[in-house]
Amino acid sequence: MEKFLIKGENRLEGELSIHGAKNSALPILAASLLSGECVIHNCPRLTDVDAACNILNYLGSTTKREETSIVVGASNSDNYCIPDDLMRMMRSSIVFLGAIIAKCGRARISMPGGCELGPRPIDLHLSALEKLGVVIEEDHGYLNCSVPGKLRGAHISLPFPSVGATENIMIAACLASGETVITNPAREPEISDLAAFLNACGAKICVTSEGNIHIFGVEKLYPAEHKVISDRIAAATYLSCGAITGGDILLKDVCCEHLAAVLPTFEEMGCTLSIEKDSVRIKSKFPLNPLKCVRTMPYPGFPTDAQSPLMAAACLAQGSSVFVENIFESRYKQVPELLRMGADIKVEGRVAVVHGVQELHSACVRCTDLRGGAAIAVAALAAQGESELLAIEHIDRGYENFENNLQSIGACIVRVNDGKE
Ligand SMILES: CC(=O)N[C@H]1[C@@H](OP(=O)(O)OP(=O)(O)OC[C@H]2O[C@@H](n3ccc(=O)[nH]c3=O)[C@H](O)[C@@H]2O)O[C@H](CO)[C@@H](O)[C@@H]1O
Ligand SMILES: C=C(OP(=O)(O)O)C(=O)O
Repeated sequence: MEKFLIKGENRLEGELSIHGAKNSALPILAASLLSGECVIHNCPRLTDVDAACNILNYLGSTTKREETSIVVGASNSDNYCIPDDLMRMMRSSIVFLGAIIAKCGRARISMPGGCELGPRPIDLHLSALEKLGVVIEEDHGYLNCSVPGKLRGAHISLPFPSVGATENIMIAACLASGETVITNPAREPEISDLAAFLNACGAKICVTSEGNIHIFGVEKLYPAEHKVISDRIAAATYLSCGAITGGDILLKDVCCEHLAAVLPTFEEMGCTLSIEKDSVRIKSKFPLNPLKCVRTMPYPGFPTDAQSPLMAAACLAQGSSVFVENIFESRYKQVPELLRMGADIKVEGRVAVVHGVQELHSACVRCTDLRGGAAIAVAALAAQGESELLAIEHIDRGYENFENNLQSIGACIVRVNDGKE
């Protein structure tokens, strides 16, 4: 198994370029099933992206990486089943459901994988697809889905602005007859990016001033090229690395507009930010100030995915910081690992109180999930001594060149294989 060895207490200094957004690239790759040949630029090299390509290949499409782009050939894709092992590889496998149904009129899939953050049901996805005319039957852990006739537009009001459900509806409704309206949709930048890609393929999707999404069904989608937006969560993670190490880091290829809820938290900690449209420089200052209260919310609120890395930085603040996790029931899995490194954190339900400590120390720690793993790495960068990070495959799901990036700005981090299975 691979692991990271991180020697802490190095001040990080230098420039990094932020890769394309995982959570944009994945639904866009799923949606590419509906057009002939697509070129998706700025597609990050991540194991989740590999998993999306494996699903496309299984379905009969071709995928080819060319530098930072992926070329998808979906014209001959006619398989409508995704086997359980591929479904379990990541959460976004569920977004292939809308695409396969729109393309083949039927689909057979099982439950998706992804980070274990508490219950992650797909009821909103399924009830929305049923409204579009999909008939869904359970079959020993699989879902058999079919459309008698054609998908038809519908009014879908989401009780919660689920990111994945919004994506599934948008993709399926593109080729439905008539108009689909989604009220209370997710408004994350990745949703707008998916709409931009689908519109480039000939779909007709628009967002009203009230924030509802209207999708006017079209007969066919066409080949297109699209550049994936920058990964706002990777940016938030590297900002946390800068903050906790007293660093000075310039992040390039960032969309600061997408970080509007995140950047003020670093300023609250006392860091100085120089914010341009597509870059941000963080100059950290010790000791860090504590954070009054960070509440995770759907976009444009503070993103749940950035909660864990920011919490790691707050471990060394001078005072107590409060976090309230409102999106997932169980998104504090990094906490027991941070405690092993000397952090002082109390969790009660959705609330975590981080009492800042003078120093963190090295430990053997296990990545619990993607962002939890990143949080542990953030803490290790500032801890005294050499930490051993296990289960780093979680980090590889969402961060391209993680250790090389960190090495390039002065971190002492190496990936080693311990020879164990
Ligand atoms: C691949 C991807 O893009 N993942 C992101 C996506 O996940 P994902 O699409 O799974 O997140 P959702 O917005 O759907 O989930 C948010 C909340 O809604 C609940 N829910 C969701 C669907 C449903 O049918 N029923 C239901 O109850 C979930 O359990 C969770 O509590 O958005 C999350 C919230 O911003 C991010 O943390 C994930 O990084
Ligand atoms: C939770 C995440 O991913 P997934 O939804 O794929 O598990 C994430 O990107 O932080």
